[in-house]
Amino acid sequence: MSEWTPAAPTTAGGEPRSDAASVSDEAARERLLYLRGSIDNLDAALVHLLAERFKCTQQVGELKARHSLPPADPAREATQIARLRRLAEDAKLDPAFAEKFLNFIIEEVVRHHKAIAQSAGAEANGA
Ligand SMILES: O=C(O)C(=O)C[C@]1(C(=O)O)C=C[C@@H](O)C=C1
Repeated sequence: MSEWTPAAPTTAGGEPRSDAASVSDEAARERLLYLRGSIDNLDAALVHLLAERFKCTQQVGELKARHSLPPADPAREATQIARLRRLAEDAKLDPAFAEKFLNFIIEEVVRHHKAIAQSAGAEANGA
């Protein structure tokens, strides 16, 4: 099998690229690397923020299970969604995306709450 080699850089007209074009390609590559470094930092921050949020919701789930409170609270969710949509608009983030993102997280939290309630119930029944 023949090995693939990249074509020599040419302009749109097929002329060999000038040095200026190579320099700007190099600058673009550096910029891309720089931006990806920031994206990696932001993704790490998101993971840490989510981990802290789930630590809190774990405690909420345990509290709810101990006091026989329902796992989901639709009124609280509506307040959170309205608030997050306002924050997203101010931050120039698509509010529909912010709502979808929060719903995605809350869905997972409610799933955890139900599991906690179920295992607390099983324990109370001597399991
Ligand atoms: O505040 C609560 O009651 C929670 O259980 C936390 C939380 C959330 O993740 O923000 C999750 C489920 C509820 O429906 C509402 C909010």
